[in-house]
Amino acid sequence: MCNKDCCALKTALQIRRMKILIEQRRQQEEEANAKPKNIIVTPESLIYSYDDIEKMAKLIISRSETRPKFGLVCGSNLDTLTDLIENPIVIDYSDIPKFPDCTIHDHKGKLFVGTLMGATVIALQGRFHHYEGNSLASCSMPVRVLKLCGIEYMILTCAAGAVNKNYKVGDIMLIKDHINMFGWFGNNPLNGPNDLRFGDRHVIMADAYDEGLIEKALEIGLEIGQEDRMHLGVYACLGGPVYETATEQRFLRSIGVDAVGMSLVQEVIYARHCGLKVFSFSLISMPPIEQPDMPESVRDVSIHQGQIVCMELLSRMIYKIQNNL
Ligand SMILES: O=P(O)(O)O[C@H]1O[C@H](CO)[C@@H](O)[C@H]1O
Ligand code: HPA
Repeated sequence: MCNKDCCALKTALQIRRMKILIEQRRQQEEEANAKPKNIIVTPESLIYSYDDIEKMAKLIISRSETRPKFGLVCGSNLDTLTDLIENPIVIDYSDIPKFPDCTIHDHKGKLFVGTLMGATVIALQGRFHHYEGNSLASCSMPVRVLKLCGIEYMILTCAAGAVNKNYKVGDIMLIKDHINMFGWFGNNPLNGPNDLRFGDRHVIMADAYDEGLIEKALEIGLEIGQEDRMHLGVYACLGGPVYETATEQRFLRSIGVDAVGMSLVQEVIYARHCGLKVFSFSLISMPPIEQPDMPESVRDVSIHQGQIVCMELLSRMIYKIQNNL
């Protein structure tokens, strides 16, 4: 156990680290927010009707010659995953009727349709967060669009802060389960009337993250010699945009959380509601409070190394699934 002074020092280091990152992002946000944004804020599940979703899906698949099998959401620091897609057709979110705009750094608001390891993939370079002003149903709406495009597998990625003290920046956490803080307080993208064309009223979440897919990912970790960098862990979704306090981090650890973020679980809920197989991973972008502070340049290098491993993981996953390996 650390003494009071030691805890205060860790908190100060954590705050300094956050301040540097926030300052770096400010300029990019200012540029991104210079133009007005289309944010839709209305009560949960009635915002997008089945017809709305169907129209969006038809527009997207009209651009693809083959039926897509995989959907991908690129998290913060992971927009480069779309570099893997061959000959992509790129659609701006603003060209899809009723799609909100992205307002944060790294979320470019572009949808890619193309081929990855021989499979047709639709990738979203940019997700919607609740703290941007989107309802949870708007945040997860793209998952339903991809379902109606015909995908079978939903691959969800995100950046996360480590809570487990054995994790380092640049590590990858394969998500085996989550804690949905929004849900604890009655906020769920499925609140409101249930449309049975998407799925049943109640959804089992105990098996949300497909075990077979996790096993494949662990195999890949061994194949590429990155097993030490890959962990199997529990993700907690907090509301953001604030980062968690040191006490919140300790609390999260005490209830079994390994990494924390501000997204993803609402997308997993929609994906499971409509019967998609889910595979998710986080790129660890913030160290746990127990670890010493690191210069930004070192952090950036570690994140970059993690990005490369994520790209390798994604392409090998798709190859294995596509070829029943
Ligand atoms: O979850 P993604 O979209 O990867 O983004 C994560 O990174 C941002 C904070 O740096 C938050 O939006 C958090 O949720
Ligand atoms: N905390 C919460 N969400 C995050 C973090 C973090 O440290 N990093 C990326 N998303």
